[in-house]
Amino acid sequence: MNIEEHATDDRAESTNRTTRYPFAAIVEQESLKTALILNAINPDVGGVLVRGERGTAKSTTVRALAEVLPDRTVVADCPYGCPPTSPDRMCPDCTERYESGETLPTKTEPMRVVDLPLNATADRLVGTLDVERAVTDGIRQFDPGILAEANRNVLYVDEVNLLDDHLVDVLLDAAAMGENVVEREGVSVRHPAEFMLVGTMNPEEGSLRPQLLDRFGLVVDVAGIDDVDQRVEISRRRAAFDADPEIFRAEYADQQRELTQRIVAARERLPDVTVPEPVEKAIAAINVHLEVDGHRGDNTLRRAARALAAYRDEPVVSIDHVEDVAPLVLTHRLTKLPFEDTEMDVESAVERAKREYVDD
Ligand SMILES: Nc1ncnc2c1ncn2[C@@H]1O[C@H](COP(=O)(O)OP(=O)(O)OP(=O)(O)O)[C@@H](O)[C@H]1O
Repeated sequence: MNIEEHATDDRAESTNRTTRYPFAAIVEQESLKTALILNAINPDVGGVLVRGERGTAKSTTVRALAEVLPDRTVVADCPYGCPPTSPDRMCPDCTERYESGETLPTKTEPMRVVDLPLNATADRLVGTLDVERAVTDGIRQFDPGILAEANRNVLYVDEVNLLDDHLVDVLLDAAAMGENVVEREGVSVRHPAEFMLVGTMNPEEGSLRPQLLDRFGLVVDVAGIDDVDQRVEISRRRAAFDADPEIFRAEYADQQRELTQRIVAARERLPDVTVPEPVEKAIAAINVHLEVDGHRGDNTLRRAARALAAYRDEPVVSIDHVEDVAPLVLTHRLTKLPFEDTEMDVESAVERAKREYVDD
């Protein structure tokens, strides 16, 4: 890529959502799109790590996601965007107001992809607490950070493998608890921090700490596209977008709307999607065959398979759903090295579990 082209890409990435490249215009990369959509349907899937070489639309796709996510309703004057009718997911302030019977003011707003820059300080991430003010005036003055902005949004870390260890620890704590707790000299503030964690990385630039890798519900390995026609299509679309973003976006507006409607419908269907016992057993057996540590693999496989069934408008999870999401859920959880003899790949483990528990 020459310097001029790169500058165009960068400029396009940094512009606001009205001139953003549309999600529906991404060519191929179905696993990446599906992984993001499954998380949008069921946040419990646990986020996505996108690994791959440069220039494979990783960041373009992640940034484009926000626009196809359904709008969210928030408490209008709350810095954390609390959900107005779910007291168990509110900040202490909103909970108090809700429980006192106050009618909370609401507004509807689009979801956002909130960036965690590599050079962010820990204070920028968690927010700053003015301890002096707390001690002298008894007032808890808290300046919310990135985790506050990320609540009920997407938290995006580009080059996540290069993130400072200290920030990784903070991020893991918040992701595990679904809240951010800031404590300074006996004064503490807490607020909800439930976000869809999305990271992108180029494996050539360093690996990811295993604790962080394991936290990502899904991992997608993205490769460049070799098909000549598809490559032509990619550059044609990019040229058309750069020439006139508004016309290009208008061409994809219907597809974008349709996608949002599918996500909304899938979210509504999700609670009713069932998992028959043979499929439950197959999920467990796949994890056993692959010698996956712990039970996070089972849980995530079940959640992702249910989200996929909901997305395809199917009320019952089948082994096909499990098969389709298994590589996203399990590839990064394999403990054995690929050259070890005992290693069974994900595909063979699914086949074996299918024979054992699902086929007649
Ligand atoms: N499958 C695709 N569909 C549409 N556009 C694509 C596709 N693959 C690459 N592109 C285009 O290639 C350019 C590079 O994409 P992007 O910056 O998202 O890559 P990246 O994987 O995030 O790379 P980097 O790690 O260098 O940031 C963008 O202009 C993007 O529009």
